[in-house]
Amino acid sequence: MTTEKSSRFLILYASQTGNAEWISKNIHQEASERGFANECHVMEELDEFDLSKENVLILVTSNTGDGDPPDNATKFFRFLRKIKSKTFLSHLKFTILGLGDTNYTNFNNTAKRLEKRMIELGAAPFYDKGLADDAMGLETTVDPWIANLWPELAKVCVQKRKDNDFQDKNLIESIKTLSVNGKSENNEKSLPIETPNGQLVDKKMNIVNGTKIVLDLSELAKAQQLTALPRIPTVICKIIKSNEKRTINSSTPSFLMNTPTPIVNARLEAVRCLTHPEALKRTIHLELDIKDFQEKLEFIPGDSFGIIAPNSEKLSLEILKTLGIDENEINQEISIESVEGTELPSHLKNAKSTSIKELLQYGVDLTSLPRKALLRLMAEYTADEEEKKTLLFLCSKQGTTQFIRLREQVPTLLDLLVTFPSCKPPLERLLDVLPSQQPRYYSIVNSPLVNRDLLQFAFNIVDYKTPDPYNTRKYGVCTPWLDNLSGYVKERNERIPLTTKINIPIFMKPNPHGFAVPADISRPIIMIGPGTGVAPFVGFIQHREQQIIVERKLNNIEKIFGEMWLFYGCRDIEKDYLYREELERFLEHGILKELLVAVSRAPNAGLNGNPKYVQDLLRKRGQEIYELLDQKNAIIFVCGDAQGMAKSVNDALADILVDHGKIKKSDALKLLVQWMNDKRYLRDLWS
Ligand SMILES: Cc1cc2nc3c(=O)[nH]c(=O)nc-3n(C[C@H](O)[C@H](O)[C@H](O)COP(=O)(O)O)c2cc1C
Repeated sequence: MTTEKSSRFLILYASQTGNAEWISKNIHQEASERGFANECHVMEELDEFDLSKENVLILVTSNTGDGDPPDNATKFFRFLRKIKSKTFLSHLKFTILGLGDTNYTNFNNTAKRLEKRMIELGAAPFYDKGLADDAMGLETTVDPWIANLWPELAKVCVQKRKDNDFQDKNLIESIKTLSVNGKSENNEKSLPIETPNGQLVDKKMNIVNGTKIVLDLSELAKAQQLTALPRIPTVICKIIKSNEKRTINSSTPSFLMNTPTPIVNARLEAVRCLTHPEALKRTIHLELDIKDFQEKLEFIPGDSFGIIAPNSEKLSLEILKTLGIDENEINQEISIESVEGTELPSHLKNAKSTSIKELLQYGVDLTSLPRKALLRLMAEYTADEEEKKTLLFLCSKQGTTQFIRLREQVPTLLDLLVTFPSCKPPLERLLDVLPSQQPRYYSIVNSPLVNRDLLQFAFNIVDYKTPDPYNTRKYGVCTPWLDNLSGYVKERNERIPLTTKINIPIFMKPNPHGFAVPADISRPIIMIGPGTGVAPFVGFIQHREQQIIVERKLNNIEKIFGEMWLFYGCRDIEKDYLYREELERFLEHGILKELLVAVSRAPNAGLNGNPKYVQDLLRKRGQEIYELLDQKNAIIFVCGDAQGMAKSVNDALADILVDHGKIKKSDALKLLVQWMNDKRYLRDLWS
């Protein structure tokens, strides 16, 4: 009954990199158009809402770290945790949309935890939660979840207009424009990306600096109608020009993403290549001079730091050229404002006194997988009917497979623009949909007990080919930039001091989970870190070595230090064994009790019981690992790839508990979760 319905609802979101923010604001906008009174806030703005006065709540949250809430959810989680009354939210109906990634073991952990807590506090779900997967494309779950939300919402919330009255003009127009029926007036014209047999038919492929996207449009030719198109993104951003020319001479842009700690410009001090020239991946070790910022940049091994890296200048300029933006305009001072009644995306709120070039390099992400909303927006500014149709097809239900194909090719914004050459969206409109540029995080390699003036870190240069049959070369954003700044060193193990003054904008990100050398020195430490995952452990071992030296100086030789075991993995022992000299020295000096190395491309790896990966080594030493865990209260640390390694290591640990602790596998897996909560099994993962 209408009288029992709530007069409005509230949306709360928590977002680390902008997706949940984007989706929430879209729900807010569409709900308003559908006649639902509603407000939308980020969870941390506790002063902006009052749950005791709300009756209907929509929660949207992503994850960071190892299934952790985004930073801007922390206060809200704390708030919910402190509530004692089990009926505190019994007046509230809610639903939840989680944005996660199945590459991580703790898939959508935050949404699951939040749902559990809401129910514990008496709130009742009015619509099943949605758990979207970035690995598959968020839209696959998010779009139908939102489409089905409206009728459920109408049952609990007053809707001032009937849903039938709500007509998505954009959607209807698109269908009209299309009326595809297999025939098109432009049938004669060659499609830029038509690939009937998976081969490119357009010979003019070599467009400078952009790669045409390969697609099969046979489904489009068959389609009668295109359905489930996203709405045309709301007009939000306005570029306000001032006539002043800006000269950008510092490495810190004038506006920046919100960072958890202050940004400083650290000087690039030295570079060292950690891999052989023939290694499959090149790994670089860099050192930053931070002695002028020691107060701001306190750290311990296990912490990481963020680098503010720009998009490639060449890519940014090429995009501006493709959009037809005059070269004289790109360094002019501009500010970004929102059109009346809208709110700027949070990453553009401080974009004042900047320039178009700076905005493209530092403000927006030009290389991450495109959202359907971008394609939908591009379609609106595409003159050529065939290209427009293709863009609409790609974001429709009928184009799902080709949208996945498009994402497999990891297109940049430039690739999209060269694939659809008649598409000329105004830059302002692109700002409405492009995600924010993200800082890149790296684990600190060194212990401050050895050197407080330096910050050392290691990374693989991101340079790869997209899968068959595309085989297009792709580069990362930050690592090629750092590689360029440090002179593309290729010879292994030579520390090269850098004399040119190069500043890198950085900020600290202390590890929030106690991923650090334990205060209790007697606890054994089991470290598992293949590849660059070894980085924080070099710092752990250095730290321990210094602790031992200090204790010896104080003549506390009787102090018992827990054993340190390191499980390391590489492909080829001669080519990519990172920090080999250091690690072998630690072993020789007895700081490391065991240094176990799995060499995955060794001729006998994986044969006759020979280990191939770290998880095989763990199983092989299962009895001893079990004893360390069972009798000596050892702590396990895992660092590296979330996708394959962390899952396999978790499985190996569970098997060890089964084999040596004589418990069931399901109980072993539960015990590992318990250890994670108790912080005796800590992971620092990336995908
Ligand atoms: C560093 C990092 C860690 C992540 N950890 C998890 C995780 O543990 N579980 C999960 O389901 N998703 C995880 N994700 C995936 C995010 O939840 C997903 O990409 C989401 O779309 C991000 O939304 P946002 O932009 O609103 O933060 C992680 C993503 C990143 C970048």
